[in-house]
Amino acid sequence: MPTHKIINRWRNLQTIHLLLAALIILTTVLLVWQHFGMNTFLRFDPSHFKKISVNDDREHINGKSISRLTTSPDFWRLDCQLNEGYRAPYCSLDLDLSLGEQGINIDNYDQITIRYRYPIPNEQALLMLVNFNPVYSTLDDYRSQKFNEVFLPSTNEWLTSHLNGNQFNVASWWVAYKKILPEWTINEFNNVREIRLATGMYPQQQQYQIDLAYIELSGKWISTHNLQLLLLVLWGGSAACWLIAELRRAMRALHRSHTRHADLENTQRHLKELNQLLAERSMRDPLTLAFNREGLSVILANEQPNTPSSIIFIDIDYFKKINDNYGHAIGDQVLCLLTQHIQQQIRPSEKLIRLGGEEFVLLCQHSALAQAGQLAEKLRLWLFSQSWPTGTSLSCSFGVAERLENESFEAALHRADLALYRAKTAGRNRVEIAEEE
Ligand SMILES: Nc1nc2c(ncn2[C@@H]2O[C@H](COP(=O)(O)OP(=O)(O)OP(=O)(O)O)[C@@H](O)[C@H]2O)c(=O)[nH]1
Repeated sequence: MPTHKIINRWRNLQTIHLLLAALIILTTVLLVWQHFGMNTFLRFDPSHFKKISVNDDREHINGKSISRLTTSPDFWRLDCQLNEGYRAPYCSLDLDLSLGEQGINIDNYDQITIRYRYPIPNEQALLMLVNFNPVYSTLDDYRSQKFNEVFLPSTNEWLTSHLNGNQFNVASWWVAYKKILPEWTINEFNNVREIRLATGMYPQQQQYQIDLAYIELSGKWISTHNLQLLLLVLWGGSAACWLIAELRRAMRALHRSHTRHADLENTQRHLKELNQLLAERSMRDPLTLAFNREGLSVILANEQPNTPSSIIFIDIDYFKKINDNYGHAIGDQVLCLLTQHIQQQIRPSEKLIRLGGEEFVLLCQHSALAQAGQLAEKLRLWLFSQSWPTGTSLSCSFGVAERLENESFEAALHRADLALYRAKTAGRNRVEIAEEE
């Protein structure tokens, strides 16, 4: 594996390790901190809380109980003369937590601590958390709020009691009064507008006293449930980010591999084309671009067997004189022009080959002797009628031979050469047909 890939892989591993280490440290710190710290308190006592009042049943029909509040630096005292009259006589100490409809969300706290004294033997005080919910509560009806209550035992001495939400029940009189659906008869503490400490359920007609030192709500900035959620999101989010990064890396690698593959294919195609071009060039005469002897071998190798074919041997008359009189360069031009003129007159299946010097052979596949002879005559007239760089007309002599059955190309060429020789000796600028030997 190349060094840069090893380094990249090591870097990736390092990133994952760092991420994992950071997550583990963060998780541990948060869990330990949440367990031993992150505490939050809300305390109601005489030195910090002033919105306290006492209440009794005189606001109800026949209510005759009389309550009185005394505030000392260390506690509030409710003195209550409970009198018969209202069907459920009571006195209460009320802590007003409200701001309009808004109260306190006690769900954010884990524990309610109350320090109180209730020196009435065989009696129970009633601690109520009065919750407002616009679904069933209205501001003009105090009893439309939900009363979550718990009974506290009587005590001659100060007693500190720790409570949690599960210990509260919704007051049965409230359920009966509201005639509410069962789903609303469970505890609710998300909007507590008042904490009420009241005389108990079946009070006697006598003097009551309730002392309250404080009520304290305690909990964590982040609850265990919320912390679990937070950690879940943190781990899940990190895993998702890592997966996306890995996916993107894989996509990039795939893209690079595709690009490399396409580049390789391009290079391969280019090389193939170059190869074809070189092969083509090697079959051509560089001056005239007619086929050369190499090209002739390839053409013969690819020839279809048992099909008629003829050879026309073409030789420029008195070419030496052109070179001598007009120079070698003009001679070259004449050779190129001659090739172009012949190419214009032949079919794709007929191949022009320069054997050397001013000697050309036209290989006429699929042509019998008569057709080849006609073609030679046509070419003779055509070339003779063209204009040339010498400013004079140019004549050629032609020897035509048809390849006999099982006759080699060389043998047929030889017969065509003999026919050409006859054309030359007979005065040039003519076509001679080869004789069978
Ligand atoms: N310019 C040029 N001349 C060439 C080339 N190859 C051969 N020759 C010349 O072609 C001439 C051929 O002359 P000869 O074989 O005597 O034939 P000729 O003059 O055409 O006379 P006949 O064939 O008898 O009509 C020679 O002078 C060669 O130098 C070439 O590539 N370019």
